[in-house]
Order: sequence, then structure tokens, then C-alpha cells
Amino acid sequence: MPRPAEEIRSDAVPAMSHPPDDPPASGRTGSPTPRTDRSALLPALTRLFDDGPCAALVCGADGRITEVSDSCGRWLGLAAADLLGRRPEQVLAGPGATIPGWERLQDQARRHGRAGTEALVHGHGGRPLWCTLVLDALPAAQGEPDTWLLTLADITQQRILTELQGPVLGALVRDRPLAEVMALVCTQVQILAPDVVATVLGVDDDGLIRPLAGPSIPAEVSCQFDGAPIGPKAGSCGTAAWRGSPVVVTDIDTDPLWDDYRHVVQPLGLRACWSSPIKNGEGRVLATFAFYFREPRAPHGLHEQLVEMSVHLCTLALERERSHAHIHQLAYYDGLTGLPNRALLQANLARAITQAQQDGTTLALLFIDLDRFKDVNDSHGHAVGDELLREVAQRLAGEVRDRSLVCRLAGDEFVVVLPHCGVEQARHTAERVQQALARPITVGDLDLTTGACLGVAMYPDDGSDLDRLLRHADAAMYQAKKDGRGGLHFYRAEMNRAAEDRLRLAADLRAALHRGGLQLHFQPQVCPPGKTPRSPAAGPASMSLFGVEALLRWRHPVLGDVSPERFIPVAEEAGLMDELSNWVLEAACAQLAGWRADGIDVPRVAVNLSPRNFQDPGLPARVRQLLDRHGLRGDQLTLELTESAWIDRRADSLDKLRALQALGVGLAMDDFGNGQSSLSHLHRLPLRQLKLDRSFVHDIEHLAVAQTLAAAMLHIGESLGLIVVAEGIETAAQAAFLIEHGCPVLQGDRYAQSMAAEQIGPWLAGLASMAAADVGASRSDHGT
Ligand SMILES: Nc1nc2c(ncn2[C@@H]2O[C@H](COP(=O)(O)OP(=O)(O)OP(=O)(O)O)[C@@H](O)[C@H]2O)c(=O)[nH]1
Repeated sequence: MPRPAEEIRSDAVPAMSHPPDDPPASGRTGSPTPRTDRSALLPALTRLFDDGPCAALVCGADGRITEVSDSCGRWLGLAAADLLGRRPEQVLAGPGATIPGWERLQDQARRHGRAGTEALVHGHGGRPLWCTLVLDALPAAQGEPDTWLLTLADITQQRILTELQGPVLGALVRDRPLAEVMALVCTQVQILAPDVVATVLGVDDDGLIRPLAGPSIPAEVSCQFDGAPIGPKAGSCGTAAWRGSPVVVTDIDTDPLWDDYRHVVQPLGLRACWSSPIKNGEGRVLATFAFYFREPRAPHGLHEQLVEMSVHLCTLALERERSHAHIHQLAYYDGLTGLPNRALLQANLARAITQAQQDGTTLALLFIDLDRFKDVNDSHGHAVGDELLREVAQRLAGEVRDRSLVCRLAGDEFVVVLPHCGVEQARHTAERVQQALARPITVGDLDLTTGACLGVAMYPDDGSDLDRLLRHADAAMYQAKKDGRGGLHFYRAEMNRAAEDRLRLAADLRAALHRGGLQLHFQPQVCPPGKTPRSPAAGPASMSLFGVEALLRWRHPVLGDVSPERFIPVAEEAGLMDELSNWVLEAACAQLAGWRADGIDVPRVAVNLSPRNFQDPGLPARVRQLLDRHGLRGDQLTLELTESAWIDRRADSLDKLRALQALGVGLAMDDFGNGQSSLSHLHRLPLRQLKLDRSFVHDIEHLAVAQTLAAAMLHIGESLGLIVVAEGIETAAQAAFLIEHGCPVLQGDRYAQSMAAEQIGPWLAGLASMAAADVGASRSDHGT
């Protein structure tokens, strides 16, 4: 706000010189100067102002101007002829007006000798600028002042900083809402330029106008611009946004740019409009900043300064809004699918629950987990998996009503919240979702089929907050998974117990891993007499040990032995697989080194790894360090992988396998023959062993087709130079068939059950006597 007229310090403007022996008049801060000297000095005084953005005017006792500094012409555009003989408060106030507070200023100067204020003055052609005004009253020998000295200095820039930039930056720093900041820009601008009406109109991504601020424009007028398209003839603002450059319309009544909008602003008495585009860093127009005038006219210098600053401030505010929106997007939406994430689910579900409470309605939470999604990643790579997840997100969003919330929780898990929904409706929606996800999804030239299991929890019966509802829907989904792919389950209380059991088991497993509660057992793999894996015709006469497979055992302090079939899924669910596999690798290598140090000749140890271990890029380096640490050669370690890990087509997983092969490590395909691997790929893989799936071995005795397949697989292995290991051999007949068909390595309870490390030495000592029985069985079964 303008500062009111006040007494100011006498050193604020150049002092007037006067003879040293003139005594100051009592009660005055100014110095009385003899009239004769004064008239000679006044022109010299006004010349002092000639160089800066300031001016001096001298008036006589009647208040009319008698002397002016030359700077009035240069700075205010007012020549001496415009000023002399006129009153400053009129000539500087613009047409038909007077400087506000002039009488008060004069009165103060009369009483105190000097007074000052800040005011908007107008130079040539009504050009506005903010000035400090200092009025000195130079008294006559007695009585009223007979000379007035008015000095002016330009403070426009300073006022723009204090009245506009300062408050708006303050609002930005205090994180005030965009609409409030924009309104503040307009209000402050209107204080600095009382003859204008300021507005800010946003431009949305579709090129439509969205009013942001216009505190002096009635809401019912602003809303008439809402949704109007920008264009080449769309008023000053719509056209400025369209052109990307300022548009000055000096007369709205006649300018064709306003043909479609004139009727909106004319009733407000707005006659001219200057609009400037506000652009972001990339040059896109985000909004327009406009000045309206109440008479046909063009903008002046003060307006230009104000617009320059306002556009700058509005750009900052809009960019801040954009960063806020970006941060909000990152914080509350999933980057891959664009769906809300868990944080937004939390906020929205809380709102939905409050609403349901108030309305006395129920709501359903569906927990969705895709089936075999890991296989998609493993077989076709993460990029294909990502694309599938995006398509799933779209299908889910397409299956639910507007008020429902679809969110991606993590990985291949999604949640749908259905407000105002009963059990039957939830079942209906869940089935529709399942059908939608069961339809093939095309990614590039691949047709993928996934499907999903669903668990449903209902508010309020199954829980009254997100945590509980999610946990219960998850438990129901887990139950659905157990029943097979594509299952659907509603939550029941006993599921909670099962989920709690799993959580407890995971915690116990973690403790066992860290406190030495796990053990390795070893199952021998043997070569029949007369054979070695590589040279079937030239082996030792007795049965020999090919190696041992390390098998993880967990004896739970309360539950006793827990089978791997039970605890491996728990470890996978709890994210413990990496740690567990590292522990097994370390323990197996340490044990092999221990046997060899004790003179027990175990040629190699095999360790099972999960496909996710192969996602770890550091695996080859870790295996090399492990071998070095235990002084083992690469060929003394075999890593067994299920078929799904082998058919992962990502280039980097093949690279990892080749790096392991380069270390000499043997790589085995576990469960070979269960149907997933393409035979045409086998010869391209860095494989050393095939492990014949135990289901074939089991059926050899009574199914001719199993015999044919087992024989074919042994033949394939032999032709590709791979060592085939048959596992799960339990009977002499199975052993005999395999031996006869040239199987080089045998594993199963028929030869040895898995045993503790210290039992391997004694068992090895009795190996030779076992051999004859099997060879004999093979001969007698086949009548030789
Ligand atoms: N492509 C891709 N994969 C992901 C992403 N986030 C997690 N995953 C993978 O998603 C898989 C989810 O694992 P599971 O749900 O256990 O796998 P699944 O094969 O669906 O198992 P079931 O549910 O038992 O059928 C893991 O392999 C993760 O590595 C992602 O953003 N993109």
C-alpha cells in the first residue's frame, strides 16, 4: 500500500544550500532562506536532479509551478511548458484526478517543514509510475510558506518487488494452493496499477481454457470462459494462447478477435485487453495473464513491468504445481501400469469405509494374483511380463464400475475395492474379472494365457481396516491358489489361522537360517559297474560313486522334520530364497572340501538352485569365490535347475549360465521330460547333465509308454553328449531297465537314501557289494 504522508528525515533528499549565518526558524526543520538568495538558488537546485530518475519542481506561495528540473522532460516526459503555472497535484495525477493525500502532505509540510509520501503519478500521456514525493515548505520571513519544493524519485521497481514479488514468493514458499497464489498475483497487481483488472486463465492439455484467477471478475462471468477452446480468434487470451505470443487489443468493442466474447466482458465495462502467454520450460502455453482496462487504450511502461513480473511468478506457480503433480503421481501411482498404488489404496479405502459406515452398506475387497506369471518372465523376459501387467491393469479397470478402485499392490498382485457391494455382487464381479484375465493376451507376436486366483474379503464382516481386509483377502487368495489355478475363495476365519501358521513358519525358518537350525543331507549318485558317465564301455568293474546331491533338511524344535515341499514355498513367499540357496551352496562346498580332506573320495556335489537365484547378476562371481575359498575345482560342483529356468530366453540368463560353465561348473536340467523344454533347444544350452524326471522312472515297471520315453530320453542324452542321471530309483526292475538302456548315473533309495554327511564314508565302503545285485537283476529280468 502507498505510504501515507508523513514527516520524513531531512537527509532523504538533497538539502538546499543557504548562507551559513542565516539562523534556522524556530519550530521548523527546513532552513529559512532570504527571498533574494532563494530565487537565485532555485534553478541551480533543480539542476541537481537532472541526471537521475528523479525530478524537482518549485512552486510559489499559490502552489503553482515556477521552476522545474530538466529531468522532468527526460524522465516524466513533461516539458517545462506542460508544467509551469500549473499545480503539481493535478498535472502529475493524470487526467481529471488529483494525487491522493496531497492536502495532507501539504499540511504536514507546512507544520513540520518537510513531509513525504509514496504515490502513483502520471507522466506524459498518462504514463503511470510509482514515486516517492517529498514536499519542502520554505517559509517566508513571517507567516505562510512562500515557496514549495517538491522532489520526486522513481520507486516503481522497488514497489513491484515489495508488493508483488515478495508476497507471491512467500505464498509459494508457504505452499499455498495454486488458485490462491494466482488470485494473489492479480490482487497485488491491481494495487500497483489501480486502473487494471487482472486475470489468469489456464489452458488444459486439450487446448481448452480453465479460469484460474480473476478476483475482480464475477464468478458467473469467469465461468463463461470455462471450456472455451483457444484459437486464432478467441478474444485476447484464447488468441494469445493459440499464437504463443502476447495479444494487445486496444478496443474490445471493435476488434474482430473479440467477436465471440465481447458480450461477456462489455457488461463489466472492460474496453481493452492485453494478454500474455505463460509457458513452461518446453515452450507449451500453460495459461495466459491478462490486463483489462476500462477505456480503449494500450498498455504503458508500468503495465509492461507488472506483466513481465506477473508472467514470471505465474510460471513459477504453474511449474511448482506440475512438480507437485509429478511427485503426487510418483507417490500414489504405479509407474508401470498407471494404477493407484498401495498408498492411494490406503487413503481411498479409508474414505470408502467411512462412507460405508455412514450409509450402513458393505464393501468388497478382491485380491488378485496372476497364475504362473513368473513363467512369463522366465520364458519371455521382463519386458514381455511388463506388457502383460499393463494389459491386465486395463482389463481390470474395464471390468469395474466408476466408483470402484483398482490398484496394483506389487508384482503380479492387484486389488479391486467395490463400494456398496454385497457378497453375490462381489462373486459376480470376481468371476467376470477372472474371465477377462483368462482370455489370451497378445504381446508382440506372442499369445499369452495367464488367468488369476482371487480372494475376497467383505467389510465389515471380515475386517474394518485396510490391513485386516487385505490380510484376509490375501489369505482367501492363498487358499484359492492351493486349490489350483483360476481359483476363487471368499475369506473364512480358519484361513486366518493357516496364514498365521505360514507367517510363523517363515519367522522360524529365518531364525533357523541364522542360528544353525538347518542341515544338509546327501543322496549318492552312482555309476553301474563297467561304466563311467562319459565312457559306458570302460568303467571300473564295481559300482562307483559319481557324486552326491545335497538336500536341505529342517528339524523344527516343535514341529519336528519339516519337508522342503512345505518350507520352500514359505521361503519363496517370505523372500528368503536367495539367502537359503547361498547357505546351501556354502555348506555343500564346505562339506565336499571336508570329505576330501578326510580322504573320502566324493567326486562332486550337486546343489539345487531356484530360477530366482539366476536373476542375481552376481551369481557366477559368487560361485567362483566359493570354489576358491574351499579349494575346489569347478567340475566338483553341479548346479541343478528346473526346466523353467533353462527356458528363460533372456540373453543375460544364458550369459550367466555360460559364465558358470566357463568356471567348469556342471549344469544340470532337473526334472527333464516333464514337458516344458523344447528338444530343439537342448543342444544350444551349456548343459552337462539331464536329470530324468522321477515320474518316468516310477512308471517304467508297468507302463510301456514310460519305458519307450525313458529309453528315448536316454538316447537323446547320449547323442548330445550329456550325462543322464535317473533319480527316484526304488526297485531292482527300474534299475535293471535303466542300466540296460545305458543310463550312466543312478540315484534313488534303491542305492542309498539321503544321509547325514558323516554316514557317506561308511556307505561308500560298502558300495562295491551293491553293484552285483543290480547287474544280476538286470540280467535275470531279461532272461540272459
Ligand atoms: N515383468 C515384471 N515382473 C515382475 C514385476 N514385479 C514383480 N515381478 C515378478 O513377478 C513374479 C511374481 O511371483 P509369483 O506371483 O510368485 O509368480 P507366479 O508364477 O504368478 O506364481 P503363482 O502365483 O503361484 O502362479 C516374480 O517372478 C517377480 O520377479 C514387474 O514389475 N515386472
